[in-house]
Amino acid sequence: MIRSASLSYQYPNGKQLRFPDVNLSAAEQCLLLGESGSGKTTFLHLLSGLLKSQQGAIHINGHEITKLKGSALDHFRGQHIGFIFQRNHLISALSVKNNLLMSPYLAGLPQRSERVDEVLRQLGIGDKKNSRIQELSQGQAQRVAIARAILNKPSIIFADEPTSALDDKNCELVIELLADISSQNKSALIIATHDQRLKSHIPKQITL
Ligand SMILES: Nc1ncnc2c1ncn2[C@@H]1O[C@H](COP(=O)(O)OP(=O)(O)OP(=O)(O)O)[C@@H](O)[C@H]1O
Repeated sequence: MIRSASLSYQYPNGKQLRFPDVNLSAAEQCLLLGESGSGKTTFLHLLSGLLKSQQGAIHINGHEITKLKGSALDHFRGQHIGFIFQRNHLISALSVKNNLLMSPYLAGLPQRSERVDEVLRQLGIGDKKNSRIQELSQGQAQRVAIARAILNKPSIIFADEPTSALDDKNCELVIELLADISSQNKSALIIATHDQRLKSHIPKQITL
């Protein structure tokens, strides 16, 4: 499913960040832990192809993604990878539905309205389909960001601090949703976090 080896990265004027090797099979879930500044976001961005690796290899479903470029990489990411960002990057003036339809459009994939309905229902926000993002609560907006990430049933989901801004009730809901979706869709799941509340939910942990 996902396998990385000997990854490292250096920002201009930064120190060399070295990352442990990752090896996850379908539906396997793990937390990525580490102090602020240890490189959790950088690691997720490398593993998902958002950041070009300078050293090492990443295989996802047998494809060496460090060798993919441009539109081929965008297309691969659209099909195989779901990413939930630390800030949700939703377009506040657009409806929930149009936010969701944007990601397959940008990846050059078909836009399927029925799939949007299905995912929103699965996440318990079917009634918010035509609401604008600015009309949602923080917990609802986070569920839209999750919906966007899982729309194409990706083989791997990355989530960067998905619960840090949520209260205990929404935190519980979001982590259970992510774990359920990962089991149901057989998606591997990697969550970068320093949220101690998640530790009891996902036993496999990698610390930077
Ligand atoms: N665009 C950038 N340019 C230069 N340095 C950067 C950039 N992004 C991150 N860094 C540096 O790289 C290191 C790792 O940052 P990263 O955001 O990956 O850590 P993190 O563990 O996710 O932190 P946090 O928990 O605070 O979000 C930090 O020292 C940070 O200052």
